[in-house]
Amino acid sequence: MSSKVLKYQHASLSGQITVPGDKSISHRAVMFGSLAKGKTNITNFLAGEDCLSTISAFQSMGVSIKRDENTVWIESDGIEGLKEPTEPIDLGNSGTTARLLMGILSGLPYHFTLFGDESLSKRPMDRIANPLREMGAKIDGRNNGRLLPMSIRGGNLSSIDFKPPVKSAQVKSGVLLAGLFSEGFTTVEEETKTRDHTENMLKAFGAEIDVEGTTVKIHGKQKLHGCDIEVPGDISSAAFFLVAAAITKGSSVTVENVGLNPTRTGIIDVLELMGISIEVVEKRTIGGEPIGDIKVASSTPKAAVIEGDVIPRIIDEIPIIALLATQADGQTIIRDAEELRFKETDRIDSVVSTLTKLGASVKGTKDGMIIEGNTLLHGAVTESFGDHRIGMMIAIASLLTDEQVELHDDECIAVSYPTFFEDLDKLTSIN
Ligand SMILES: O=C(O)C1=C[C@@H](OP(=O)(O)O)[C@@H](O)[C@H](O)C1
Ligand SMILES: C=C(OP(=O)(O)O)C(=O)O
Repeated sequence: MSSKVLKYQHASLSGQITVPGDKSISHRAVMFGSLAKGKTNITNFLAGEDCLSTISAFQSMGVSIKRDENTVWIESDGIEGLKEPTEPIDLGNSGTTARLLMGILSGLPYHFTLFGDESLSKRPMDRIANPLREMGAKIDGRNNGRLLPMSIRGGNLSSIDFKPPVKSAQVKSGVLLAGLFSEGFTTVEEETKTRDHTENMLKAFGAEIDVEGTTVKIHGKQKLHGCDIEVPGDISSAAFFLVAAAITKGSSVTVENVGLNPTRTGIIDVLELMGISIEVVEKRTIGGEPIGDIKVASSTPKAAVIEGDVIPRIIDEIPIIALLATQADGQTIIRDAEELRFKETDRIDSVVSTLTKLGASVKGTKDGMIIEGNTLLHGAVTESFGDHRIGMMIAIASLLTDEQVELHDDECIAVSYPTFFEDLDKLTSIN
């Protein structure tokens, strides 16, 4: 396990960067390109470890996928061309690969074994396995069929009308993808709209899919056709630098070509709510997804109550928002975010223990946190707990103290942002 001494003591950030491609969109582009007949070219693909797990899963089913840095070329014979893998499929650390792939594999008349790393092996899979079982897939696994490793025997699915018991785009997407293999129509009715990249991208691949409010309806037995996908910059990665610029003196940062899909832009709403100086310039639409530039400058953050429908729109940004809250002018409360307990770590516990170690005053609640503002952070020996977003939060926290911050297990950052430290060095002018 590698460690890093963070050397950013009170640095300010300035300049422009582009962040790597969106993780959610990169996963889906590989999956749908593999299901589609013909050629799919993906540009600005995120070469993070999670998305590489998705690529190797489809390669193990015989799909031709070639990659050069951030471009991916897929050539597929479509669903009929997929083969039964000879080996178990390694999902690595990726919840998105696990849940969406389970939906796809449930539609195929083969047997699959799936496993993941230590973190993924603890994350709940019953949320997706249960509706897929209802559709006819035979799924079993550890802990009464709830946890990886799991086995799937797919084929002969029937459609369902499903109301997810959790607010999860992964669950919605897994069921919609299984619906693609079923007879008739499958509907997913969400309580709160979650990220809709599956719906948008399936349309780009030629599928008929109806969206009305928070209900999505997919027509079964459709064929997808290969297409070109340009992946927008990942707003969840950009969030680390947007917050970094807001909380360090004399900073001004522009992140260019960021995805601005409204189901993902909760971070912009929260930064505005907390009084951060932010400017968003929308530029164009690529593959049904709006993109633009976001500029943030040093600000005096205001405390806020963050709850309700915004939570699914900031779910991966909450660790860095918690750090922002330690610098606000009062107490910030985050509620309705129990889903944080089911991520790479229990992100309520890992954020609370890490920020506490760094000198902040934070209390975990059942579904969120209470964070005191105006805190002076200090040095500490910290660890990511193998969670990329905790690792990046610690790196940004180290900008706020002159003392030494040591980060153990920094490598996991490559799950979603392999060039994170290069970009941080560029913005702080440390080479
Ligand atoms: O669909 C997706 O691409 C994702 C959905 C979210 O997970 P949940 O669906 O579990 O909320 C998010 O946390 C994850 O990083 C990516
Ligand atoms: C939760 C995350 O990803 P996943 O669920 O795909 O592992 C994340 O990237 O923060």
